Amino acid sequence: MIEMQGVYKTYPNGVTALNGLDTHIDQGEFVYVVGPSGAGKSTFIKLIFREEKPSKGSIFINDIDLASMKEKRIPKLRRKVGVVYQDFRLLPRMTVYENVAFALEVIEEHPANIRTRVMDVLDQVRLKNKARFIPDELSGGEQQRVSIARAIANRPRILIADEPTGNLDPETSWEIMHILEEINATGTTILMATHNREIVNTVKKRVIAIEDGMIVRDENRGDYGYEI
Ligand SMILES: Nc1ncnc2c1ncn2[C@@H]1O[C@H](COP(=O)(O)OP(=O)(O)OP(=O)(O)O)[C@@H](O)[C@H]1O
Repeated sequence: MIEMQGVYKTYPNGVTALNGLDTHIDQGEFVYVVGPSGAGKSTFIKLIFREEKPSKGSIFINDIDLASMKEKRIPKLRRKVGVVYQDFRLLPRMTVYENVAFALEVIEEHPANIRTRVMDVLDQVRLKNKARFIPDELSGGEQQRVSIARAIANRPRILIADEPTGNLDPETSWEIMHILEEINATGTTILMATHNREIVNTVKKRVIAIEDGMIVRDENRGDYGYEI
């Protein structure tokens, strides 16, 4: 569950990115976050894994109060929230296997469990056969699948994807979308900020539209609703 009440975010340079946001997202929902460039989508998403703090307002992830949470509890929160970025952000000198294993090593997963879990998630994103490759040897879509495997390796309750198909061609974008839907089908909440009109209008889900730091539309099975 994600709950936001009266959330404002003003950056140190004076730009107000969020301007009084209220929303409630249940466990297991799939939500598209849409809106023009600069509307506040990434800021909204960053608040959920505490990459940014709200200037005002309350944010709860299940029973965790993010506004008052101590810095030392951030790692615990991030075990519940996986993140996927437009530009993949893989470690270039590590293999596919190592990139995913690393995510489990940093949270001190028992070494005996790591191998099985890494191979399971690589299987889930259909990349078991490329475990020994390095990112440069993969296509963009494959790199994004590795970054998804890394994000779900520790079974987060929420998966955040900030324009996950932004660097990919239409066919590859669809592959990524199908994988996200499969992850959602296992009960993981998915929040996907996107400019991909075709996907939003074809695979109907809840749509939250943000403009000027405010939610201007929130519809179940909504449309993309913008020209670009
Ligand atoms: N770290 C920051 N410091 C100052 N201003 C920022 C920072 N990050 C974002 N902003 C500003 O906040 C506003 C909202 O930005 P945000 O990245 O949340 O928009 P967005 O909807 O994700 O845009 P896009 O679709 O282009 O990714 C913009 O005016 C942006 O310039």
